[in-house]
Amino acid sequence: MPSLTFTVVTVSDSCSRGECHDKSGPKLLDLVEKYFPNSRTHADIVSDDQVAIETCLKYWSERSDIIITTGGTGVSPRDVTPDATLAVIDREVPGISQTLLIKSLEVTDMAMLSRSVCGIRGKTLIVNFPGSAKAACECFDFVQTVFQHAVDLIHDKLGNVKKTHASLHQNQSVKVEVGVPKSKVFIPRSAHRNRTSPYKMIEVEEAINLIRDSFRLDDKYELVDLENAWGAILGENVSSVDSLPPFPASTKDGYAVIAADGAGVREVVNSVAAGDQPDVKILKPGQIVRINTGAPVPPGADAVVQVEDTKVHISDAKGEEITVEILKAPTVGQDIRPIGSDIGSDMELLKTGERLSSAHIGLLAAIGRTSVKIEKSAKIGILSTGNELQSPHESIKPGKIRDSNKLTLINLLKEYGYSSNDCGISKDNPDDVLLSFIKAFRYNDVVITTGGVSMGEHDVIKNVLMEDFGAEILFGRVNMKPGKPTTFARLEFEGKTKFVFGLPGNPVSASVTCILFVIPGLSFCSKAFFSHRTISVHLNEKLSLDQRPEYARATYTKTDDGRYVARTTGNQISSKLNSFVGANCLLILPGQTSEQKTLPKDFEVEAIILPTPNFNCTEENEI
Ligand SMILES: Nc1nc2c(c(=O)[nH]1)N[C@H]1C(S)=C(S)[C@@H](COP(=O)(O)OP(=O)(O)OC[C@H]3O[C@@H](n4cnc5c(N)ncnc54)[C@H](O)[C@@H]3O)O[C@H]1N2
Ligand code: MOO
Ligand SMILES: [Mg+2]
Repeated sequence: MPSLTFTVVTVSDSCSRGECHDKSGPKLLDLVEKYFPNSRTHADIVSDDQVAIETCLKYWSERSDIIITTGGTGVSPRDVTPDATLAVIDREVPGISQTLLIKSLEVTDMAMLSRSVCGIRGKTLIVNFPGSAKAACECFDFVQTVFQHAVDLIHDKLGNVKKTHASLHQNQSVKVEVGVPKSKVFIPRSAHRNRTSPYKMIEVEEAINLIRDSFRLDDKYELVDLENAWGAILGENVSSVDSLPPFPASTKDGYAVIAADGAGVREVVNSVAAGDQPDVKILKPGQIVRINTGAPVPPGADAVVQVEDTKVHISDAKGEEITVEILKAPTVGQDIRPIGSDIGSDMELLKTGERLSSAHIGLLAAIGRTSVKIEKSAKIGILSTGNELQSPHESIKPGKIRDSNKLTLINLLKEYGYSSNDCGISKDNPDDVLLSFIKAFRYNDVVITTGGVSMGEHDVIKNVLMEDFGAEILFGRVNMKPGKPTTFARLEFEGKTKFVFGLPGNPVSASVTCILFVIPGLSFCSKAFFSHRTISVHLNEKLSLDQRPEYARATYTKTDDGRYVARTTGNQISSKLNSFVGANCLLILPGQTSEQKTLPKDFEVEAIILPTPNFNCTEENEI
């Protein structure tokens, strides 16, 4: 493929002022590199100012085949990218902007508020994408298939144009090859579908062991800026290079003196503040220098006397000190931090495997590090699946429900210290699930889906994973309530290993299985293994046992005699999300046997402690 020159222009007041990091520009450049590996790229950032944008577009159109702008396409007063684009283009290409609108409307109704324009200036195609990184990347996916052909046409490259036309005539699926992928999954007629699950039912412990044995990230370490290192596991031993303080520094506001001079009246010969260059003049007996905390102690001085232990003796007409009386005889070294007293040079400071706290990061900053090697944390994507799902902010249509799982899981992961990416909502059909997975795998190592893993003819997650991605389903059914159809799969995507936790759609099942499998699972690729804290609790009520081992939402309290007593939050049906509200533990109840169908009041069971917003994994959760 001939090489194209792309310029990605981020339009944002705050990014252009350097007040925030540009997220969409770099992501778009990644996509350009991925889809057009031979291309040349430029990037620019410009404020939301129409004249500035026009100037920028004119400049880059002399140097690019395609300019992608991101940001400023909306309807707020500062959104002027489309206006600037219209002002500089010779001809509009409405098909591209209309495609962006139609496809984006499938993702969100908010797309109606985008005023994106596409057009040609000279020999350059200019396309406006929205400012959000997610939306901009989606837009890139929607229209990137026509970029090469558009440039060929604009440049009148007849040979290439003919080739594309010929392949379009010969093979109607050319769009499929480079654009929307088609799933291989075949959905059998209703009479021919599975009536028993083909997946072996395994126990929870076995499932956790399978995750532990297989969950590995391809890249073990990554280099991150200090700003983004908090909470990560250090992947290197860190030693200092220089000393801190790099000069003998005063720990008091007062006077640098010669200790041997003792108490008495002294001449103030200089003044030195924090940040001043260390003095070169050597202090002579009888002289002192006014000094501030943190300032370099001048050569010759070997003590600092705090201002409280001094008195002005003579001052000049302007009120400046000429001589000062030292009231207390100082001792050598008094109130001076010697060179390297905080951090010596070549000192071993931090060891690989330590979790980076604010103090670690401060230390790294103090020794001049701007980035640090950390254990790579998995990039986690969350994908909801279901024809019935709408985003919570959309007005609800008949037959639909709001997608509560995505926000629950994103925040549940946060409670355990993990951030995650929203991969949207997929419809329950193989093509849509396939496309959603492709997009999710591009940016994530682990994709957590909810829904579509049970026995319904629209439950296609496992089949898409196996047939379209060649995934190995490590397990597809677990003997537990809730969470029976929980699925865990491993696959290769574009040369990288990806993992999928296919959680059941029922909201409680999704949360319980996330807690039980995903949270420990994520820690298995790190030095910081995590296992849930459990306590023994006494039941406050008689409980009926389910056929399957059950994880029941409950609230435990500590009694005056130091025992923990727990009561379930009521109806435990796996759709009832509010059975989680107020729960602070999950009771681990055994499956029923012919001998034991209930547990009596006061019976002692183990309970997993749940996170609370102020969750501290190591502290006891007392209420
Ligand atoms: N014939 C059988 N049917 C079912 C079985 C079974 O063994 N045989 N298992 C049941 C169990 S147990 C569970 S759990 C569910 C799991 O089903 P899926 O994972 O396939 O999930 P869906 O069918 O897509 O949805 C189930 C339920 O959850 C609601 N849902 C889905 N996603 C969301 C979301 N993002 N936010 C809120 N609610 C969501 C969905 O509307 C359904 O009501 O299967 C049983 N069936
Ligand atoms: O296993 Mo399902 O999660 O009971 O409802
Ligand atoms: Mg289902």
